[in-house]
Amino acid sequence: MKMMKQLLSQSGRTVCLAIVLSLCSAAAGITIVGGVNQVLESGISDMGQTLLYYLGLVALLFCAGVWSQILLVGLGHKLVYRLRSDLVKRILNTPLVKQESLGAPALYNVLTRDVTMVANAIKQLPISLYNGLLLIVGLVYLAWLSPLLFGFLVVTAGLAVWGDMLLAGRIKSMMQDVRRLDDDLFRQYEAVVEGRNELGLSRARRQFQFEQRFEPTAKLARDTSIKAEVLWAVNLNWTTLLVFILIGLVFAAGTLFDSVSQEALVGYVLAIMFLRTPIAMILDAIPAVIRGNVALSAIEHLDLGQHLQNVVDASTSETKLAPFQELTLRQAEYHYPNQGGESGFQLGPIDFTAKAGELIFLIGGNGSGKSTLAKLLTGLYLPKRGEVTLNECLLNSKNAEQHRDYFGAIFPNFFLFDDVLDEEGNLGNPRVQYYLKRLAIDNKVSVENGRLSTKALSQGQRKRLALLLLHMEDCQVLLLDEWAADQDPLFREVFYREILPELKQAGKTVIAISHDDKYFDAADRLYKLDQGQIRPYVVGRDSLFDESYEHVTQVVERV
Ligand SMILES: Nc1ncnc2c1ncn2[C@@H]1O[C@H](COP(=O)(O)OP(=O)(O)OP(=O)(O)O)[C@@H](O)[C@H]1O
Repeated sequence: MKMMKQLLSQSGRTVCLAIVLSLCSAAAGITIVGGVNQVLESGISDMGQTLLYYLGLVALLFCAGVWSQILLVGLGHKLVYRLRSDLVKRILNTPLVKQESLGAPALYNVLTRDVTMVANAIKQLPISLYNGLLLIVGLVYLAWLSPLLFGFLVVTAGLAVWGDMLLAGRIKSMMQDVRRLDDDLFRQYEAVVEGRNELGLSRARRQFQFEQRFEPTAKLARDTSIKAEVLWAVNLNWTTLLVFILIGLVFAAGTLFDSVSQEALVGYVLAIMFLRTPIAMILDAIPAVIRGNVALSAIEHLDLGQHLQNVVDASTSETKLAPFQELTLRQAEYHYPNQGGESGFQLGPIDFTAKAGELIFLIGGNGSGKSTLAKLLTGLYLPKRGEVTLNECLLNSKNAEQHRDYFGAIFPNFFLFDDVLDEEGNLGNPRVQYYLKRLAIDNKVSVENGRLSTKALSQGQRKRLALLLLHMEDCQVLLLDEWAADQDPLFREVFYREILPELKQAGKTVIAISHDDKYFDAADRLYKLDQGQIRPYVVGRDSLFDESYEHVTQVVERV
C-alpha cells in the first residue's frame, strides 16, 4: 500500500475535488429520497417550486457524479501508468545479479499479472468511492431521522461488517496462496514456450511437463480461486438478504418503540432500499480490491532496485566518455551465493590488464568462469573483493553505469533488439547497409527507418546481426563471448582473420572468449581460466586441458 499511498499523495488535489463532487452528488441523492419521504407524509404545497427544486437536485446529482467519475477514471489510469513505468524503471535499475536471482518468470509475473490485478482494483476506485460516500451520507441522514433506529441499525450492520471483514481476511490469505502458485505457473509457461522444440519431440517429457508439473499447480490455483470467490458470492447474497432483515427489524423496532414516528419508519425503508445498490456494489468490488492488494504487496516485496527518476544516470549521460586506455583487475574476486547446500562458484583472485587497441582471447573449459569474468570486466557484476579500475577509476556501485558505457557485449544468451542505433543512441545509422553486406546478411535482412526487417534468422545470422548492432553503437571495448561458436567455417575465418583485425585497426579493444584454438595466433594475448583462476596462456607451451579434464585428455590421446 506504501506505493499506492505515495502515488495517491501526488494527486492529492484531484482526489479531494473528486471526494467533494461525490459528496455533493450523494447528498443530492439522499435529499431527493428525504424529499420523497416528506411528500408522502405531507403532500405538495407548491408544485412549481417543488418541481424546480427536484430538477435542480437531479441535475446536481448527475453533473457532480459524472464530473467526479471523470476525475477518478483519469486518476485511475494515471496511477496504472505510473505503476507500470515505475516498475519498468525499477527493473532497469536493478543490478544484473539480483535480476538473475529473481529469474525471468517472477519478473514477467509481476509485469503482466500483478499490474493487471492492480489495474482492475484501481478501476473499482471511482465507483467504490462514490458509493462509499453515498453510504456515509445515507447513514448521516438515517441518524438524523431517528437516532434510536440508527443505534439499532448500527449494531446489526456492525455485526455484518465484522463478519465481512473476517471473511475478507480469509479470502486474502487464499488469494496470497493463488499468487504464490502463479509464480510457479509462470515457470511452467516458460518451460512450455522456451522448451517448444524439446517438448515437440519428446512425448514422455510433454506428458510429464503437462501432467506432473503444470496441471497440479493449475488445478490447485483453480480450486483455491473458486473457494475464495464462492465464499464471497455467498456472502454477497447473505448481505443482500441482510438488507431485508434490516427492514424487518426496523419495522419491529418501530412498533416496539412509540417514540419512532411513522415518517421515520417510511424514511428508513426508503433509504435502506436506496442504499441497497451502493452496498452491493461496494461488496462486489471487494474481491478485486483484495486481489489488487495482494498483487501490490507482491510488487513491493520483489527485491528490485530503487526507482530512479531516469533510466540513465543524468549526471553522466551528457558527458562524453574519455578515450579508453586501460582496464585493470587487481586481486579481484567474485563469488555466486551458495545454493541448496552447494557452495557457489568462486572466481579469482584475478590480476588482469587490457590496454587500448588490444585483442585478447579468454579461453578455458566449460564452467571455468569465462562468462563470469566477462560480467566482472564489463561492470555488470561488482567485485566482492579486490579492485576493478578503468582508466585508473575504481569501479563501484555509484560509477558502474559510466564504467559499463565503455563496453558492448554479446553473451551466449544475447537478446537481438529490433532497432539500429547510432553512437549517440539515435535511431538509424547510415553505415548499416555496408556492414549488412560485410557480414553477408544483406540478402536476408534490410533496415527500414532504423528497424530490422526481420529477426526470423538462423542462430549464426542472428549473432552477425547482434555484432552489427553493437558495432553501430561504436563502443570502445567489445566483449564477445563465444561469438564464433555458431558461425560456419568460412565465416569463422572471416571473423578471426578479417573482422577482428579490422576492429583492432579501428582502435577498438576486443576481449573475445573463444574455443577456436586454430585461431589463437590472431590474439595479442591469451589468458586461460581454470576453475576460477586465470593465467597467461602461451600457444605451443601450455596445455589446453585442465587437470579436471584428465579423462578427456586420455580420450584425446587415444584418438
Ligand atoms: N547466475 C549464476 N548463479 C550461480 N552460479 C552461476 C551463475 N552463472 C554461472 N554460475 C556458475 O559459475 C560457474 C562458471 O560459470 P561461467 O558461465 O562463468 O563459465 P564459462 O567458463 O563461461 O562456461 P562455458 O564455457 O560453459 O560458457 C559455473 O560453475 C556455474 O555453475
